[in-house]
Amino acid sequence: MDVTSCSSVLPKTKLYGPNFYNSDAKFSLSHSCTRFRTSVSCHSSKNSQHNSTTQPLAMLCSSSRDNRQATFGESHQPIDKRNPVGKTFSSVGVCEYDGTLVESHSHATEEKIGVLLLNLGGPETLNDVQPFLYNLFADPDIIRLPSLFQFIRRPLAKLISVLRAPKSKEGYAAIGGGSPLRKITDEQAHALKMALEAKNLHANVYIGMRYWYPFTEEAIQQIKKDRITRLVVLPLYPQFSISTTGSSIRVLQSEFREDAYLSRLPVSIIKSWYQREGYIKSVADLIMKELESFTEPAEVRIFFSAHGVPVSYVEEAGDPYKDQMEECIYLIMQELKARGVYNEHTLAYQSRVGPVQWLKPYTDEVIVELGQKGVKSLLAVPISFVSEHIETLEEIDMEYKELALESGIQNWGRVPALNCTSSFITDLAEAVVEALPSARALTTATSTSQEIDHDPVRYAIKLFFGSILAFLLFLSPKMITAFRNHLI
Ligand SMILES: C=CC1=C(C)c2cc3[nH]c(cc4nc(cc5[nH]c(cc1n2)c(C)c5CCC(=O)O)C(CCC(=O)O)=C4C)c(C)c3C=C
Ligand SMILES: [Fe+2]
Repeated sequence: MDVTSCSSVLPKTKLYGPNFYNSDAKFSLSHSCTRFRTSVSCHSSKNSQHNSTTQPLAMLCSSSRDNRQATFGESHQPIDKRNPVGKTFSSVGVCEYDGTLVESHSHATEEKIGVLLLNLGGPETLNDVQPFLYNLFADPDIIRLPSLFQFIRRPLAKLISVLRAPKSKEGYAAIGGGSPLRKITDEQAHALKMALEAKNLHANVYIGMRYWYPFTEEAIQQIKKDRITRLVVLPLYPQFSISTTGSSIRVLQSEFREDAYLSRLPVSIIKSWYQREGYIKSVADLIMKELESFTEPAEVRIFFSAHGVPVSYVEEAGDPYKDQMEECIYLIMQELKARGVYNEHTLAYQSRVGPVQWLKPYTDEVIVELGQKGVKSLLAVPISFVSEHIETLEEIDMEYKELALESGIQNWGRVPALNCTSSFITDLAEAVVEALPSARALTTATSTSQEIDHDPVRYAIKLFFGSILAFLLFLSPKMITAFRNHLI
């Protein structure tokens, strides 16, 4: 079995440097395809710009298992009781893939393909909201604390989740008492499995959620139990962000590096896929359809609203999210122009949380400005996520719509999320087929700045100064006001 030498090992102090995100770890498809004896053709896109960015699992880890308040069972208890079927969409045990064989050392092994869909997860009931928020805020990729402050991560997550829960619960109550994310992701997984079968690729499709059931760790245990021999990891986020795909990959890495079987499993990660032709065309189709519902379609401002991230992610940590978002919007607008649609457009960022600066312009502020400028028709396009969720159903459909109407905008529309749109699912299936040949096994892990300090003196010094700083932070009037203003 191949072991990929990984060039993506990160510097200890800067976990997310631009080198990691910009490193082009694509493998030559033609080379990789020769490793298969298979009738599945390896598609390379006509236009390389439209390929997904794939990469074998890179090596940076910090254990995220402990960061969790809600238990998801012992590591060898793969199926969540609430989901007896689990998150595997499998109709066949062994993946035939049209007689595919892959050479493993000196003997040939039957290939068993797995596709792991990564997603955020959402609370299914109002009682789930606070523990879900705890999991989210305990994630080192969501709240990035200096190493000195790591020990306050869990109490801080507890505090923020308790303070935030009432506001979040109101939102979830307004959309029916829970997130639709699990149901939609289940449907997408099923549709993807069918689309792969239509391409004669029989694969088990797994769902791994980052902050709620079915957790990524459970999916990984199921993959291991099923003895998958080749895995494609497909995050359901078109654009890469440290806070989404990056965070889920971190979980994968920490699970994989500790396990002999998993660390040898050939894996291909599709890090981002916002530039795929099939995706761009599917979004353009939905926009065109929605424009037709306005009386004067050409006068409508197309308003892309992306989920924000703190500015520091982009400017300090090298998150490519903003660049990818802008390129994505550019490609969609080019596609619309090619179809004779020349509407004005705007990109803004929504859903900011907490006292720090987030990517600008902010959606709510831009809506007010556009109203003041005399824009009368607005079509909102949620762009960072491919399923309906709280931020489309509550924030956009309720809060922003109300704000727009108050601001003088008379005609409001919203493009639905892609969900199971067939052209989109077919494109995801193509992305999986393209990624398969570049699967590579994990190499050994390196330590990171997040790892436990084994030197007791250094640890004691850090603890001492960290406690003083944490104490000052909690008592600072600025911090208290910030919590009150932004979380509750
Ligand atoms: C690409 C999409 C997303 C990015 C980037 C992202 C970053 C990010 N989010 C928070 C805080 C919260 N996110 C919440 C819900 C939520 N976030 C996304 C997507 C992205 N987040 C989705 C799809 C959802 C909804 C899930 C659902 O239940 O439907 C929440 C909880 C809801 C709320 O209280 O508003 C929080 C909190 C941060 C801090 C962050 C980047 C650092
Ligand atoms: Fe979010």
